[in-house]
Formats: sequence, structure tokens, C-alpha cells
Amino acid sequence: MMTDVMEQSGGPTRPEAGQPAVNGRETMAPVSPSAENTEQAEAQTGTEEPSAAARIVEIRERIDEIDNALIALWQERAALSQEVGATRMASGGTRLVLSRERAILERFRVALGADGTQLALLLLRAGRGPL
Ligand SMILES: O=C(O)C(=O)C[C@]1(C(=O)O)C=C[C@@H](O)C=C1
Repeated sequence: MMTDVMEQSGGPTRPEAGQPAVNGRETMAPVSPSAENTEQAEAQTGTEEPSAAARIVEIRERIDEIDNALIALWQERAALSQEVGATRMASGGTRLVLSRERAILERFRVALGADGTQLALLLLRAGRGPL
């Protein structure tokens, strides 16, 4: 049965196998380790089909690498943007350069569409702070 991963992320969906329930009666038969692994893989990938689950795990490894790189780049960009702002203001310049911001927004819009504009707005805010 297909299950919703989000629904399963909140904790165990059944009592531990072999453990007495609160009323003292066993609620479920003990489950073999391999059955537990299968159940866990299903809960974590959203599919019971082993080759699909294996491929999902593999793809997720790369997704996690990409996410970590994005986070590191995000942080590096914000730090650089803050340095530019501090350098400019220390030399008597302005906090913002709106023509530069417009060019960045346009670059993201051309590459990624409307979501790109939203992403660029968040990137800019992470560096120079809110307008
Ligand atoms: O390029 C600059 O002049 C910056 O200050 C950096 C940056 C940015 O985060 O890209 C931030 C604020 C400016 O208004 C424009 C761009």
C-alpha cells in the first residue's frame, strides 16, 4: 500500500512488536528484522517496491549533497554581500545599489522565471537585510 511519508514522519505508527500494550495484552505478533527493515524503507521512501526504494535512496543522497552545497553558497553569498555593504558605507557610500539589485533580479527571472525573482529577493535580503 502506498503511504504518505509526511504522515509517517511524526513517530511510530504502531506499538513495538512483542511489547505488552498498556492493558497488558500483546497487540501484535513479533515482526522479523527483515520485515521491520522493509517497513522502515517503505516509511522512509514512500514506496514498498524495493528497486524503486533503492533508487529513491540513491537520488536522495545527491539531493542532500546539492542542498548542503546550496546552504554553503547561500551563507558565503550573504557574508560577501555584507562585506560589500560595510566597505561601501565605511567609505561614505550608500547601503544599497538598486541598479545592481535590479540586474540580479532580472538575471534570476530570465533563468528561473517568477520563482527566480522570489529566490533572488530572498538572497538579497539574506545579505543586505530587509529594505
Ligand atoms: O553588489 C553590491 O553592491 C552589494 O552591496 C551586494 C548586494 C547583493 O547582495 O548582491 C546587496 C545590496 C545592494 O543593494 C546590491 C547588491
